[in-house]
Amino acid sequence: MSIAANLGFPRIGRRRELKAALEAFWAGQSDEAVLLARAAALRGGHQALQGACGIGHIPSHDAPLYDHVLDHATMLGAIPAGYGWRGEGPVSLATSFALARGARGSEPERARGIAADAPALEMTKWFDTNYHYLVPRLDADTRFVLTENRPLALYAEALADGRRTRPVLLGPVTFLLLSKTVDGSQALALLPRLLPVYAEILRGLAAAGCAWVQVDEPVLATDLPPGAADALRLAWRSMAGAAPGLNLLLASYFGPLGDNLELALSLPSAGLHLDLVRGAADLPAVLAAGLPRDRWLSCGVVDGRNVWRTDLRGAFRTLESVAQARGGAGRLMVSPSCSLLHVPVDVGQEDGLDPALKRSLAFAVQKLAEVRALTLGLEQGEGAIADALGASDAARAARKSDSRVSDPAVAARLAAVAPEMLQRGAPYARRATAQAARLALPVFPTTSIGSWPQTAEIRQARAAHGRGTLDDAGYDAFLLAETEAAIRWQEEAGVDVLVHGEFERNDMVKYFGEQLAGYAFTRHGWVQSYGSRCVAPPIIWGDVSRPAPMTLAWWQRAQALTARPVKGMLTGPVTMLHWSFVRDDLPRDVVCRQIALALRDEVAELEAAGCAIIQIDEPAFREGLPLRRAEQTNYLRWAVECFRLSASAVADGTQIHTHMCYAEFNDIIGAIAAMDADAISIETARSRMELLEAFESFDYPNAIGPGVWDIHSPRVPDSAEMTALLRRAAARIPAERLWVNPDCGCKTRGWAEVRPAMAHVVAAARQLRAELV
Ligand SMILES: CN1c2c(nc(N)[nH]c2=O)NC[C@@H]1CNc1ccc(C(=O)N[C@@H](CCC(=O)N[C@@H](CCC(=O)N[C@@H](CCC(=O)O)C(=O)O)C(=O)O)C(=O)O)cc1
Ligand SMILES: N[C@@H](CCS)C(=O)O
Ligand SMILES: [Zn+2]
Repeated sequence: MSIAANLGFPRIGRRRELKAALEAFWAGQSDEAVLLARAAALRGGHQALQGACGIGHIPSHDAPLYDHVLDHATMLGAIPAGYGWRGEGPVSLATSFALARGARGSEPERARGIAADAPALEMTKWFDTNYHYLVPRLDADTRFVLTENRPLALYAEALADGRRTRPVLLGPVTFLLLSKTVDGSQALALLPRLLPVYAEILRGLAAAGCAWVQVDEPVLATDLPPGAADALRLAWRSMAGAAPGLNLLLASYFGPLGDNLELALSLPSAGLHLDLVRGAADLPAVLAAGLPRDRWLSCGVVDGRNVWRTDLRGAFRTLESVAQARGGAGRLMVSPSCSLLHVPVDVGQEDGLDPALKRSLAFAVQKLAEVRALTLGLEQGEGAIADALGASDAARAARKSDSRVSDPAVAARLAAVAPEMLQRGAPYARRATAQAARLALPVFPTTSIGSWPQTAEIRQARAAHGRGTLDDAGYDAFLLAETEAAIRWQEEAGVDVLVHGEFERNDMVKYFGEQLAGYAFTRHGWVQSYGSRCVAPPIIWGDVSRPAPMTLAWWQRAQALTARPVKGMLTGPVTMLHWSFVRDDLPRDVVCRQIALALRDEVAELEAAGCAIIQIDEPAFREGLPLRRAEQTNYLRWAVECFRLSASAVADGTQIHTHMCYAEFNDIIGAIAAMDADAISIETARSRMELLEAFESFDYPNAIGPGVWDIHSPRVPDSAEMTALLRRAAARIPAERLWVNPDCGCKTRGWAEVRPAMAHVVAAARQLRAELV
């Protein structure tokens, strides 16, 4: 028998229902009971939908309110002091949301004993995706306790609805490796304390009649740190022994198991899930190793990370080869390569897409239909799915022959890229002299990262413009008024290098995608980024070029309002690539070079218009780093080249900035230096400048703006706190190469926070200037 299975469904809802429910609750417009009921209805609906798609193994415990890693931390009692949890029993929503978002000092929080200044847990990228998880905070004394068997409760909830689901658990070793210890102790050393809690969860599920549990250990797709292999052996022996009747599916994804394959095969699981899209290289070895017939093999042949329709015939051939090697289709599961969290819900609701493109796409619902068709083919033979295979072939052929996909002019430009196009005219020191003469900035110059608050008013105006109820002139006048007010306010606040505020942008990637040829965008293609925040990645489906200037007019209008320099503001090629759904018929580096050439033209035009400082944001530069060290050098080489291709057309006296947030810099500091931006602003406030260590020990040669204000929190630090951070920075980096700025853009903050915080940023810079003389 073969089974159609899913590893996880998008949680946010086809119309972002979960976002609406959460934000209404946080705004005090609904209560806990309403929030929980809306979330339950949504996950029930999603499970019913998966059932209707023909999925046999439907996941449960895959739809957290905020984040699945946070849910595991609270379920396992890994909750730091100060968040109002008393050491036993279920964890309140107030505690969970304080961990997720930081305490607000609200009445319900005070009533539960949550400290008014309890900060949010650190947030970081989930492997190489644009999804952010909350980092559990542990120390050598952490004791785990099962606060509530939530997988069991959710299994029972679905059962009451007539569905037998497959609960999903984050594996104990991956959980520990994703956590952070605050005392420098080894998280893996906590495993013996953690395993009894996992055993309790599994026993509870077995007693309830649950047949399968999916245990995710995606660390198996990475270079394992010392001790991890032994930890995995210990953990899986313990889990398999805890509830012998329960089938555990070991799931890894996002890349091949590679040198961890033997280890994965040796772990005692009833089944093994393989990502056969990114990890197709594993397949021959798995088949040669002869996974015992009594174990299930879950074949992740449908891409859970991209939106293209599956080459159904190719996937079917792969499945047939697996079935043949195993002597039949028995004990095979067909599934997406990973959770569908990373794709939108349903392409069916996209009414604005080009019809030919739409036929080439598959979002979550369509992907599950593909899984179902492939399973049917395995069960009943190719003839049973002839129509589906034919439709897939036709869609592929149509995409291949679509004359709009290839642009010979783009190919010709790319072929003509010469090494000198990747090189600034003079080395940094000479450029710095020319720029100092041109800009005449004070020491410790102040600036911001680009965006000012995207208020409800701005989003509403944009929505009204989209609906046609606000005409072009009205929308334009509104944006200009916002920009002018922001310029006046920055002048009054005493900021040295101004930004126009990015009011006209819906998103830093989508905004550019909408203006570039080769890109398409969706109406409802939302993907969760963190908590209730979503992004709608544009889709790169053809060769990319720039039909017209993209940012020039807004920069010109802003600069015309002030004598101070206004930064040009662009999203860099590497980030444009990573935060888009990328075509799968060209290598990613080629697509990135196309984007870089388009941006190069924009940079040149900004410069020609008199722009003296151009910022090219690359917050996703680190995120794109391959999970395996062996592949990183090649990625960093072309990523650096693409940035330089976009940035190098300017004269020595024009200053190029870049910006990165959410980054661990240690392993990419050489590449950051090779990007050769004149200045880089980075997120350092949360780590209290610890992240500067990489720049100091590398002797980073160019200028740096270490963030002095953590814009991810509503808390406004006073200027003394920022001054203290700046002093720490000045102890590491020479004063003449330091800028003063927040951690990142302020689009998610309100003006009530931004105005005082920026005043404190300016005051801190002035204090440091005074201390210098
Ligand atoms: C810097 N970050 C970004 C990442 N990825 C990106 N692609 N972009 C980023 O900026 N990854 C890492 C981080 C993640 N951080 C964030 C921060 C904030 C958000 C966020 O606020 N997202 C918004 C949606 C943003 C957007 O596209 N807005 C559009 C559409 C607004 C909208 O929802 N309109 C409604 C109608 C509204 C009305 O009628 O009033 C609709 O279309 O239905 C816009 O402004 O026009 C969010 O809402 O979650 C994301 C990642
Ligand atoms: N310029 C962008 C960068 C965000 S990473 C902003 O300020 O929002
Ligand atoms: Zn940023």
